[in-house]
Amino acid sequence: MGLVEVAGLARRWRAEGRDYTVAVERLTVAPGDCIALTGPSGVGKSTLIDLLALALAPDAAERFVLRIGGEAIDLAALWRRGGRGRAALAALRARIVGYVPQAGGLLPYLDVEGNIALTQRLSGRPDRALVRELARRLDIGDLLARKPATLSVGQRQRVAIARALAHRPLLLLADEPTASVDPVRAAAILDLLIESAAAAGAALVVASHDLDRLDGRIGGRLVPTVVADAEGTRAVFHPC
Ligand SMILES: Nc1ncnc2c1ncn2[C@@H]1O[C@H](COP(=O)(O)OP(=O)(O)OP(=O)(O)O)[C@@H](O)[C@H]1O
Repeated sequence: MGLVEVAGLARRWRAEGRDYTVAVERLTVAPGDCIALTGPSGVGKSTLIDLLALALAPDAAERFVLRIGGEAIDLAALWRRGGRGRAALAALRARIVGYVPQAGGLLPYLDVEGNIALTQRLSGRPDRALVRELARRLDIGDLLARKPATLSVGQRQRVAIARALAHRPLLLLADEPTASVDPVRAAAILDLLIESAAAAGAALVVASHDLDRLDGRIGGRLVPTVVADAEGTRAVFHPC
């Protein structure tokens, strides 16, 4: 049984009079899974990660279910419900999802420690020792009092990774988490993501161009098939 079960999930973008649709026909993400999302730039990896992160409303969702604590939560119905549904989705996102966005997304007015602890605050699970442990493992332990503006892009990305792990999420989503770091750090970051997800029994979905580094350490891959016609372009992700 899956943590997240998806069928017919799609998001449509419209630009310059043409539709671009990102879709998944069928996907089950089970606890402990480690899935790589691959494909060329612009194909739809971030869109799919945002859909799974409950951060982006789908245009279609035949089935979009989250199973936690013996309960099946109908995410598609929550998206359809409007304001109250969105509030419930935000609460679920805070509790369940750890998200490493492509651009870091740190809050500029919080120091590194405050940024890492943010997911713990939002989910009501403070754990200062874990904040410090993650910072140590990501080699940002001496930056805890600094503001994001004073950090390098790679350092910011490591803070974003610590923040995504700090509340022990069940679903860990990472969008190009190694894009701004050197090869040694890239390997360490992927190790940390994979180990942390495994230790927590969480599922990990990671979008990456860095397949060489991921190969052998992932349980499955999602790749897109792209079809274009007069109406627009459709990128459908499927397991391979
Ligand atoms: N807000 C938006 N408005 C219009 N089109 C968008 C929007 N966001 C994304 N798109 C389009 O959707 C497609 C998928 O974008 P997405 O960012 O998901 O791709 P990606 O695979 O993550 O790319 P990259 O690897 O470069 O980050 C792109 O063609 C993009 O132009």
